[in-house]
Formats: sequence, C-alpha cells, structure tokens
Amino acid sequence: MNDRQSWMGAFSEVLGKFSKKTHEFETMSLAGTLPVSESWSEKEIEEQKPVTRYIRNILKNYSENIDESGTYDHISGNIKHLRTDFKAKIRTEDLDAIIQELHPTPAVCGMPKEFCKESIQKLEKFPRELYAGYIKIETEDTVHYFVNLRCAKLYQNAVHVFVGGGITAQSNPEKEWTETELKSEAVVKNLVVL
Ligand SMILES: C=C(O[C@H]1C=CC=C(C(=O)O)[C@@H]1O)C(=O)O
Repeated sequence: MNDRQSWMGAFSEVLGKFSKKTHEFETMSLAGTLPVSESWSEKEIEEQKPVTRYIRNILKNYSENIDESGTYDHISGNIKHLRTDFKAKIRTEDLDAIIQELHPTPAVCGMPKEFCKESIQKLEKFPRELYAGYIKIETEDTVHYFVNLRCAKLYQNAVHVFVGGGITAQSNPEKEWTETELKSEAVVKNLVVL
C-alpha cells in the first residue's frame, strides 16, 4: 500500500466482534458455496460442519455459556454460504488468544490446522499476501476482526484478484473453479475502467 499499489476487499466474514461494554464475543462459521438459486447438498453441509466444530471447541475453553445459532443461508451477491453464529461472554484479556486460535479458520486453511498450514506453504504456487489474513478495526466500544477474502491488489494499470475455495474429498475441480469465478464477482463487479 503506497502511491503505486493499493488493496480493496469486498467480503464480510467476521472472525470476531467484541463488545468492550458487555464482553460479548461473536464469531461465525461460514463455508460451503452455491449460486443463490441452487439447493444445498451433502457436500456443502459436510464442508461447513468441521468449521463449526472447530470454533465451538475453541470457544468452550474460554466461556461456559456459548450461544450457537442454527445453520442458515448467508447471501453474498450472486452466491450463498452456510453460516452458524456463535456468541459467548469472554474475558477481555482472552480476546487476542481467541483470535489467534480462530485464525486461520478451516475455511481458509484446512484441518488439521498446523499440517495444512505447512502444506499450503510448501505446495501453494502463489503467495497469498494479504488474502486470507484479517483486518482489525477498533472503536471506543467494539473490536471487529474481518477475514480478508475476495480482495484485490490494485496497481496503476492492472488488478490482481484473490479468491479461493475450501476443498474436500467430494470436491469437483471444475465446480470449484466456477465457484472462484462467482466469488470474484464481489470484487470485479465493483471495478470501473476509466
Ligand atoms: C476461501 C474463500 O471462501 C471461504 C468462505 C466461505 C466459503 C468457502 C467455500 O465454499 O469454499 C470458503 O471456505 C474465498 O472466498 O476466498
């Protein structure tokens, strides 16, 4: 980010939201993707479950009362995801540790986390740079953490778009590719050539 390069993002997966007043912490399990008009299959349902389990297992080390919603559709432009929300009262001093444990979530890294992280570093051909990292925004009352998905690096006369997808044993390569194209619209549709 300088006068020749910049980044933009067009997605709002919340890694964490903390209220300094109530000490309530909120996060979400978000995975599985389909065009809005299609119906969920076992593949997407099974893809989102480990993300939900992962979050639940982390939060239970920090709070006795965890409020977990049912799973519902999160619509994002032309596509939808499966989403489950979590709310828990936590101690302010645990906030950083929780964020470090949640990040990177299975939706962007995979499971088991350390094995997948090392494998991605070894095998992935393109550097992620700021993609799949998180953005922290702190105000007087809240601290918000957003996962930086569906983003772009802007050069003076070019754009580099970053998108990805969760791969499972049931994934079909062509469908995963189409999914990344649909996801990229969140950014591409907002770019205008002057
Ligand atoms: C990795 C991305 O999306 C994640 C979040 C929701 C659904 C996903 C999926 O269905 O693959 C991904 O896990 C991305 O947009 O780059």
